[in-house]
Amino acid sequence: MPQIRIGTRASPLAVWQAEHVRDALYAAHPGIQVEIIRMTTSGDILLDAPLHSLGGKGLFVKEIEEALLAEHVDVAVHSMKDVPAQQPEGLEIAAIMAREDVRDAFVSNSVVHPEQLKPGARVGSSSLRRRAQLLQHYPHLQVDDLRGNVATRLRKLDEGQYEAIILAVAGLKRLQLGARISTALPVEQSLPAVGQGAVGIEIRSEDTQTRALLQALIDPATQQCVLAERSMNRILGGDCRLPVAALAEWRGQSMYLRGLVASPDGARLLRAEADGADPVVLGQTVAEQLLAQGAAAIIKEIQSQ
Ligand SMILES: NCc1[nH]cc(CCC(=O)O)c1CC(=O)O
Repeated sequence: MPQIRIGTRASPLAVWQAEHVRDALYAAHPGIQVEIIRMTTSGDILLDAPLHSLGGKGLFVKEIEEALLAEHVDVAVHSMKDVPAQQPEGLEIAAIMAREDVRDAFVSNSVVHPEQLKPGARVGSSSLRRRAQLLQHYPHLQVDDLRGNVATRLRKLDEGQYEAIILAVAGLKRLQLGARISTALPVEQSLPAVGQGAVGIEIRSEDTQTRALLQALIDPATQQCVLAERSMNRILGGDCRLPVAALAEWRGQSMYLRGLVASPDGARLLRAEADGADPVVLGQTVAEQLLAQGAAAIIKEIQSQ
């Protein structure tokens, strides 16, 4: 009987994702043995520093990838949003599963919608992408850093440190916290992160046996969309500290990809869109449109900070 060891971060959302993969493996391959190995990463330990000053989200992923390369585990389960554009030598994303709701959630205990917040109200988010888009629509708000796992962020809101916070709808729903969502922000207002809402499974490239077992877990529609978003991101520099957003969706036989690059203060917001059936070409097309509008200068400015 095949046996698979799943490596995951120890946060409740990461463990939910690992169990989701385990359950899908059980369903697809009756009799398979699956073990979940939880790891605490330095990204989880250094929860007080702003994420974008710590080398970004790659931090959460890197140590699990090391365990994968060392063959301590056979697969690593990630939120695709946290996976850098390029995998290390010898590793690859072998499967992307069906996507949850892609939107960002506005969560508040005092108001239902961001437009109801008073000037200067504090909104918590460490994401430059969320900050820039929120400030573009609601320039009267103040966006402050907010770190920690989903439960920690909600606790900081409940303690009154913020009037509202922004989180992913997907994470809240997966943790049965959907009732905390005040408003799911339309993607026209808050275009999601590349890969948001999708769970991805990484393997060693040479591990053909595990790759074959994971075939059954692939959701082809989601996988193509996330590939298109990641193709755009790779050309733009692929650094998760950047305020870059993208969303690909199927419209009939082709995908429709929207992309965005923002300056962190929300003053400049570049947008592009295209449709096509080849995810790599589609990502390139939208990235080139953003570059033609001056995206490189914004990206360079942020990287030099
Ligand atoms: N950066 C943390 C992270 N990584 C993935 C999710 C949510 C679930 C997802 O998008 O798949 C979250 C939390 C959040 O942004 O609220």
